[in-house]
Amino acid sequence: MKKWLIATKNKGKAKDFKLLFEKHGIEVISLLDLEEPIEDVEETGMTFEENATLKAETISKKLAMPVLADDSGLEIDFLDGRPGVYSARYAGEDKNDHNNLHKVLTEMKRAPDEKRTARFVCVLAVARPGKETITKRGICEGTITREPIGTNGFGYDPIFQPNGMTKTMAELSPSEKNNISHRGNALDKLENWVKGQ
Ligand SMILES: O=P(O)(O)OP(=O)(O)OP(=O)(O)OC[C@H]1O[C@@H](n2cnc3c(O)ncnc32)[C@H](O)[C@@H]1O
Ligand SMILES: [Mg+2]
Repeated sequence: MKKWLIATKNKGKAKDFKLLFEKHGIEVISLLDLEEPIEDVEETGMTFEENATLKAETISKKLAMPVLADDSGLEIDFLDGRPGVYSARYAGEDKNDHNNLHKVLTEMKRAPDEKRTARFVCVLAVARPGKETITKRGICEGTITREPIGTNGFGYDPIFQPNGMTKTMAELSPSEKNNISHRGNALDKLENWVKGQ
């Protein structure tokens, strides 16, 4: 079976990718599966594209192999697009999902129902030694709930209700999430490239 390295240390993302790549007959490993620990890549970019490229190219150069990276986050209109590229560390450097989503809920307390629109964004970058890096962006539109609901998924899933659904992302099964998610959507746009692998 073909194997792809995903330059992430996020267990939730790694799980999403495992399932997403299964149907292409590709096995996925993440930085968490490597024997030699790899230093975190500093995410100094101002955009998801910059950060995804930074992660993919740094790890690809280090290991001299093709690498896919994911930079993603939640953009909330009422908060002028925050937490955006700062989604992982919104409530502090320890990247705590629970604290992050509660910070968002507190900031959204005064937001009326019609002003709770938001979107998940995912940018995938494929870096290969000696070749130009490819990036693709996927989005999933929805609204922010008033309390966390559901236990599946990770990050902000319990407070995000995708448009056209009565459930939060954390109430969906892993494959239901992948069918509509920003990550699934970004990977669809890479499909032709994936098929050529
Ligand atoms: O950089 P890597 O190692 O991949 O892991 P990370 O968690 O730091 O990942 P990002 O820098 O891309 O930050 C993305 C954050 O956005 C949130 N997020 C991204 N995709 C999500 C999803 O599918 N469901 C819920 N939250 C998500 C979640 O809090 C992530 O920590
Ligand atoms: Mg990160």
